[in-house]
Amino acid sequence: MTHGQSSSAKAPAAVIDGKAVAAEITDKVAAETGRLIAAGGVAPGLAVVLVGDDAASQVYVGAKGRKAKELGFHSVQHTLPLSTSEAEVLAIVDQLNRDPSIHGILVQLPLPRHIDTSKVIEAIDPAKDVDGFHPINVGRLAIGERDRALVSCTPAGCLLLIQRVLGGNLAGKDALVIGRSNIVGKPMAQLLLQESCTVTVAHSRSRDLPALARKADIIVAAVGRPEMVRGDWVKPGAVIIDVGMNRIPAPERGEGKTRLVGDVAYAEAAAIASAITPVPGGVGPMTIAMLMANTLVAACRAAGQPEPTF
Ligand SMILES: Nc1nc(=O)c2c([nH]1)NC[C@@H]1CN(c3ccc(C(=O)N[C@@H](CCC(=O)O)C(=O)O)cc3)C=[N+]21
Repeated sequence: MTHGQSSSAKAPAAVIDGKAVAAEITDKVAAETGRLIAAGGVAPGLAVVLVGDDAASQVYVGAKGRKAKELGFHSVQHTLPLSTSEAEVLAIVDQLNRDPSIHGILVQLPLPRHIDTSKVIEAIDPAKDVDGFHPINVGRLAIGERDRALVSCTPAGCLLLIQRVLGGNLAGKDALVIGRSNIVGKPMAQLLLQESCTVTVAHSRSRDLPALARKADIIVAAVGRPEMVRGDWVKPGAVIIDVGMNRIPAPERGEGKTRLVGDVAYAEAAAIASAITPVPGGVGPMTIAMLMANTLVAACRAAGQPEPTF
């Protein structure tokens, strides 16, 4: 940023290229995978379990499997019909827990209603829980033992993007996390707290969200409400991470067409922020990259080999 500018026109925000950062991460994962194998370890193994035939889930699961193969991982996929019982899913998890060629197990969420999600997550060996959803991993993150945990991929990816922009020094920054999910909001808050940010977690019952946002140096929006964060909520120079992935009707593209938007009104916010993630091409690709990183880390730990940091 240039200081002492007399013009009132502000430079538009830098676009944070999540796709490019994700590619750097996966390059490192590929290189470190080569080192692990050369050191006598086995290739990292990732198992993805998908129950039901949700089209969007099939696309994501396919993308994860392709990326894993690209990196030289051992990659397996269990695609089960919607009618699969909870006991059958638990039996597959148990089998994967015992399989020494598998280091990471991802059970795609949401699961069908007749299956108890907590029960399935808690059945996964915490050392193979590359989603970081098991209470053991959640607890390790919460007590500041990130180095022994596996951390939820989306917030871990968001933190890397924030560190890129702010040069790693987050101490004392006011961070606002909008959304309190177990998958994004809560672990995001823990990660930012560990970086010594002053963290506020806002949710549907928060009062005066715009006022909370206007104080924030960092905003992570993860609520699933299309374009909820407006330009006039943004403090000049803030860093904005948009986790939202909302499909909305786009009649301008033709009858029945849709487009993907985030939780942030992008054009408005980009005029005020210093840096912002686009949707798509921001957080989404980082989630998949961090899944690969977690699988490699799990494989290194299983082999008693030093693990890379990301
Ligand atoms: N156990 C579990 N773990 C997950 O990590 C998990 C899950 N279940 N269930 C579903 C969600 C969704 N998810 C995405 C990952 C990457 C993109 C992604 O790469 N999106 C691209 C493309 C989006 C598009 O064009 O459709 C982007 O944002 O640029 C999106 C969504 C992981 N999830």
